[in-house]
Amino acid sequence: MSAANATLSAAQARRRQPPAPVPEEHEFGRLELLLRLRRNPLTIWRTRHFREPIVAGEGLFGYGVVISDPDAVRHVLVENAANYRKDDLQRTVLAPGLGEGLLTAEGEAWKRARRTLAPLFTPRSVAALAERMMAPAERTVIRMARRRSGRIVDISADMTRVTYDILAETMFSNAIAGGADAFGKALTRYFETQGRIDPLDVLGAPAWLPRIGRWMARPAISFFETQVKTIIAERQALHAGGGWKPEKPDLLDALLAARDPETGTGLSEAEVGANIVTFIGAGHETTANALTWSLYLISLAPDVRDALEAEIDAAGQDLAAAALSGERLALTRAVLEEAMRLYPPVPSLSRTALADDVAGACAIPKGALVVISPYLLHRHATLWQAPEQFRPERFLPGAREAIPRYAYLPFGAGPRVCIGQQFAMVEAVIVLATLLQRLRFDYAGAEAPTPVQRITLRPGRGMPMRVTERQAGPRPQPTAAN
Ligand code: HEM
Repeated sequence: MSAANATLSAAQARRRQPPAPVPEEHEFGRLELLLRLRRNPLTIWRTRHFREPIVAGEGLFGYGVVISDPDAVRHVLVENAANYRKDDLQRTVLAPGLGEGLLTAEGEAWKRARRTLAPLFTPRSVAALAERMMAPAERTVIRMARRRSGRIVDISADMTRVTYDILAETMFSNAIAGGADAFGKALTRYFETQGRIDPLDVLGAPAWLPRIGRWMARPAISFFETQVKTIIAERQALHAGGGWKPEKPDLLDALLAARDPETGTGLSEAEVGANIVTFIGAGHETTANALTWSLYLISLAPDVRDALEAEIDAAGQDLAAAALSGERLALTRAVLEEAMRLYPPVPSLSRTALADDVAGACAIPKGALVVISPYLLHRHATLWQAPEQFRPERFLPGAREAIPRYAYLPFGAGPRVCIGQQFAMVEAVIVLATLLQRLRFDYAGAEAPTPVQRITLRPGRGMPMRVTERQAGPRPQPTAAN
């Protein structure tokens, strides 16, 4: 692959410029802003947001500061993180489904949960789970390869399914009471209904006023709660009866055994349940979107695809080991990182200031809404060369080190950085390599896909792709579970 700043031919550059909403120059009125927030929050960013390090002013939520200056980002997320809490809007939208899981907890409860859960996601713990990720990835390839070659399918649905299957396998050894499919469908419904920002929340209306989205999500939420309780009760019964002797413990075993290193106490049953739903909620759409956009971007760049196929063919059969090696699948990893730069699965982080502060010479008054948008940061004119172009070379060893730490934030930063980061990267590399070992993906939509923000950043109308089998390369073998 060419170096990070190599020039592309005009035709290559055009092909490598994937779709994004074109930012407007003019300021929006309140109603227009509200409509844009509801339809697609990515469209609220104007040209100045992509050029200026900090944009502050009165907005729909009161006084707001949008920060895209890496030093000020570090100040808010790391150095003075104690002065910022996740904002109420984020909590109202997420909390009903995710309960007091790690993502939505605050204060002492969050600190205790984070200490207790951290050992589940260390590189060593993730390495122990990597092998379990292989079977669901291989099943996906076989399922896709069995369809008529050249058929057009919405691959975003396949990616959602494989990341869900991997969570079901690593979390519960796939022993889900009532069936993995029903659980997965309820989860998708939850995100579709819950993921839209309700105008009532934006206007600060009291919580007892019914929100249509939340009302529609109720069946999905109560379905989760019952299912999760059943799964935990069944596993506890198996532990108690000595009937559970897996070769390697899964995440549910680890959750049940987890102890706070400071106090020695474990998690309550409600906390175990809330964190199961949190891990699935936080970990499956996000990784699925990273994979979906990666496959789309690869289809725009035949030279990248050739190099990827060569790398994967040379990596050997044990893709889990290759993914963990960090070197053998360096380009595969770089493609995923570049896809998450252009389409960060979590496109916006928001916080409320607890006391007056100053970040990057900008005064942040108590109560201000602080928005740090990975989508803006990752496309900021002052931070990237050709920010709108797909150039995975930026993330290859040798070039990656030059990227300022706080200019690239797909997993956030500071104390609330994604706990599942290593898990997600190992999983995504394994799935992408397993798919490309055997299959080819060509975008088949009449128009370019539209990136839309619904908590996560996904293609608005799915991702239609023509899937064909590659001629060379080793083949995953069907197993009884396929
Ligand atoms: C590509 C995949 C993923 C992306 C892009 C991603 C992104 C993020 C981001 C940006 C945050 C910080 C949010 C904030 O500061 O407001 C976060 C937090 C979190 N993520 Fe992920 N995530 C991914 C996968 C996962 C996976 C696989 C899991 C679990 C299995 C997970 C579990 C969590 C949890 C529990 C938190 C809350 C951490 C805390 O507040 O202490 N994520 N994630």
